[in-house]
Amino acid sequence: MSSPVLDRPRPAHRAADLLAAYLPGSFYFSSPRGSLLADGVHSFVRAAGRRSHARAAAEALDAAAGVLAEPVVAGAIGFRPGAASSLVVPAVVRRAGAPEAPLPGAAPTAAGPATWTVTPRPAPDAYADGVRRALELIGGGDLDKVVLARCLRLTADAPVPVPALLAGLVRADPATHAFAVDVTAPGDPATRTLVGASPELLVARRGDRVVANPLAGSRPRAGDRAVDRERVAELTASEKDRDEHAHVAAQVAEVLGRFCGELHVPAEPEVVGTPTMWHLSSRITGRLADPADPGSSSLALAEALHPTPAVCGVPTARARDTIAALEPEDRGYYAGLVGWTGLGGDGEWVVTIRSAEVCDRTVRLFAGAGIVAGSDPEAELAETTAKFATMLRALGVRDAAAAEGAA
Ligand SMILES: C=C(O[C@@H]1C=C(C(=O)O)C=C[C@H]1O)C(=O)O
Repeated sequence: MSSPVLDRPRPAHRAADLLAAYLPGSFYFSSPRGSLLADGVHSFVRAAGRRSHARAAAEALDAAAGVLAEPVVAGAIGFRPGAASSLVVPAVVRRAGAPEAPLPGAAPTAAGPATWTVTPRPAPDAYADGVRRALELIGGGDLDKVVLARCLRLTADAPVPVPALLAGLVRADPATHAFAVDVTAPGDPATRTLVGASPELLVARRGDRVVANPLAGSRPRAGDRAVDRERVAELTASEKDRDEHAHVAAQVAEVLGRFCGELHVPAEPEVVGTPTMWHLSSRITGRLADPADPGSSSLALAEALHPTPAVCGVPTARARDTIAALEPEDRGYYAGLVGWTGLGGDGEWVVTIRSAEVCDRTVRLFAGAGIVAGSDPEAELAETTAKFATMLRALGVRDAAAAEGAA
């Protein structure tokens, strides 16, 4: 007679051990669904020509299947079509459960160097001008929604310790999707790492079950209970934010509907919180019509969903052109996707937001806000400032708004 205890698979590692074992060059990803640490490169995965990343990943996984026990493809894909990607089949993969909440009283430690220079691109006023221009396009009927982002370039007085930065992000919010990916490009003077804590699940797949959790419509978290209660009530009631959110939920549901035999889309968004923000959220769940189809892998679903109107806009092509015309800094990996996919198609991909590219002493980070009819340029600017706080706090950059203003 078999024992139910012995039959149950048990993680071989603790989540905290995987986080502690992370070194630049590794791939780290953790979420409420579990943690994954991958090292070494068995093979590189490149989507040349018109081949999708999902096709290239499926071929690489098939080739690795005879060699590796449980191959995965892990990495990140940039925002633009044809943007840089960094997908590999790692040589070694370790898995564990979800990160645990830190013990109460555990002191938060900032990762960072002491002194920073901060250069905004564009300058905050120019960002607000860009929002005004986007509102003109929306008013002219060319566009329903566009997400405009701005960038901060930071330079520290010492190299940024990426493992401490990653650990700080997980400690600040163990329920986040935390990641660190080697995205070193030719010509980089040192390892370049994409690191972040995304609240936004693009898609996760397990067996025939899929879940996506688009977010859009935001308020900064105040840190004061009464004020936050008001902000949540205001966000829930805001027509402008509900409109911004509806665009995203509708598109995600439409795309997943092509793959699913069953799909559940909540009638109303709910409000979810991160340590820095409140967001309208829709948890969309479904069952795949044909889970054995390689075209339904988690990466294929993620590529079909990308870019959602949470980071691009409606209609997609117009919004993409508007972003290219109005944002002075190429997004790189920001607003792309990061995650992993396995041999049977299971996996998890998140939207690359609340993230930074770190290379030696330099950091490049972005934050964006959804613009729809009725958006206020100054409020959208303030929203991007609030979104920067996730990374700036973890980096130990104090009073970034002042640092930005002084730049
Ligand atoms: C674009 C970002 O966030 C996205 C945009 C949101 C919004 O416009 O309300 C909310 C969550 C994210 O989907 C970002 O954090 O940079």
